[in-house]
Amino acid sequence: MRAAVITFPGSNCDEDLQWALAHVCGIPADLIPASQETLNGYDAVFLPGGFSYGDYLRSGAIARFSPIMGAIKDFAAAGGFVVGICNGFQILTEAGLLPGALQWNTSLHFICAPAPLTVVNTATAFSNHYADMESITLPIAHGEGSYYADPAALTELEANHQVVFRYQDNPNGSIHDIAGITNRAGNVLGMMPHPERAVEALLGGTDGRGVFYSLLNATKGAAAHVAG
Ligand SMILES: NC(=O)CC[C@H](N)C(=O)O
Repeated sequence: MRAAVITFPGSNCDEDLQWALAHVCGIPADLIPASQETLNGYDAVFLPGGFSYGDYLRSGAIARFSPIMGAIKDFAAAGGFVVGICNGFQILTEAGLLPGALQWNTSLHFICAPAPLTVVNTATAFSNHYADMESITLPIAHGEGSYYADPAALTELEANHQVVFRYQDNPNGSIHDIAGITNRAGNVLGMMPHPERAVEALLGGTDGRGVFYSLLNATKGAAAHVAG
């Protein structure tokens, strides 16, 4: 498996994510600038956290027009695995690759804290390494993290089991305690908590590794790309 991590102007978790993937989980990962228009030879593409384009207008609202987004849409449409973390999740909703939107936290404050979560669907490419209903703790760090979907979209999300992570103690007002979802096809994940910040005991915990190990499981047989 080989991963691409997209660096948008204002990303600040791209190198942490590359470290978590490559040095902790053994998944080779390249940093790709958002100004690039092509994306070849990857099994998974990550949109990292940060403040792309300074969060102007709305988080992710400008980043969705980045040159790389066309290649990411093509990759996702072909079934490639795409993961958006925090600002990456915001970009994926703005780009229409995931349903719903991320609104300001109900407190209107930026929240930086450990968030206890429940893994409510382990039958995904991003969560198969966890146990059913496993309790994990990942850090959150966002101002616009309150997930919203209109009633019809929410009904569809729940009916199709697209919710992967729920907050145990809803910190931001997210509807149905939603912390992470997939698209209908199951190959695109968006999550507000940061798994890449929870991969080493020294930094407070290793619960985040499961997301990356799950993808390793899901891409077994894709080793040809790693060799390249
Ligand atoms: N850590 C992040 O990715 C921050 C996300 C986003 N810019 C917010 O504050 O909502």
